[in-house]
Amino acid sequence: MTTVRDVREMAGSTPITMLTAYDATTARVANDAGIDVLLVGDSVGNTDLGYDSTLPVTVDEIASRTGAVARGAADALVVADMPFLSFGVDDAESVRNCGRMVKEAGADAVKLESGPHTVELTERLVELGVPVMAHLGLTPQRMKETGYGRQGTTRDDAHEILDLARRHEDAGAFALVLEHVPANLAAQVTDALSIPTIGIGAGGDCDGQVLVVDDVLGLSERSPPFSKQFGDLRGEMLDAVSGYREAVESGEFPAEEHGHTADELDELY
Ligand SMILES: Nc1nc(=O)c2c([nH]1)NC[C@@H]1CN(c3ccc(C(=O)N[C@@H](CCC(=O)O)C(=O)O)cc3)CN21
Ligand SMILES: CC(C)C(=O)C(=O)O
Ligand SMILES: [Mg+2]
Repeated sequence: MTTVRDVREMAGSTPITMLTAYDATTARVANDAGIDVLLVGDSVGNTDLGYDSTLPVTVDEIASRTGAVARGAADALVVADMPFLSFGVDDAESVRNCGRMVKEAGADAVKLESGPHTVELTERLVELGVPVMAHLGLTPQRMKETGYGRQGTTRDDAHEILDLARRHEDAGAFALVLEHVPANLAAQVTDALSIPTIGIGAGGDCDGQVLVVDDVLGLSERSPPFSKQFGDLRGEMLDAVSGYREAVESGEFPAEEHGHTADELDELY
């Protein structure tokens, strides 16, 4: 069983591997492949749920997916990604929504897309026993404002990210995701912090890496420029499903061994 303390202690020594998962089947595979951290990402909105952004994803959807992933993940740390407007609107509601992931759904921690408004909430959650992973750089829940472009590319923006990273470490976050920022900024943030940084499109000097599982498996229709496809599951699924369809249409499936008969049922009329 991986704990938030284990992950924190991997900073600067062992590369941390994180991957999204949205169901028990995928969680079992990723767990057996030795992935350290499974993120129940709100990217499920883009992947399994078929939306064109993460904005419509609900607390109930993340809670349900977190339950499935937690049941499949025997060893990996499970982190629930808090959806758009499930935190930050109202303090009590934020704590209840985040607490529910740990108390009811089986998460080990929550992730919040961070900003100046999440410093106090991070501190409060950690104080209450809900571990928090921070997330800076590209935060897709702000896509209406920022789009999906690179972040932290000016000195001012980079300073703001570095400052917010420090403030979230001080607030008690156990790790920080850095998304779509220049590699030299991510390297300096990683140096400045004692908690691990986990990069996505943030270069090779972070303490760990995260990708969306559909992009890794080759299931995504479109994937970000910083992702890498390590398999062709869409091709394999297409072959398997086409094979099934052709076998039914040709009468090849089902064969005798796929059915059964009962003698006394002969000549019913
Ligand atoms: N399948 C998937 N993979 C992801 O990595 C991912 C999601 N979904 N959904 C949530 C966010 C959205 N992400 C994205 C999506 C698109 C770009 C992208 O295409 N960026 C281009 C265009 C920028 C623009 O539109 O201005 C770039 O060159 O930066 C980057 C990150 C990362 N996350
Ligand atoms: C890409 C990761 C960091 C994420 O937030 C998600 O998958 O929702
Ligand atoms: Mg997310």
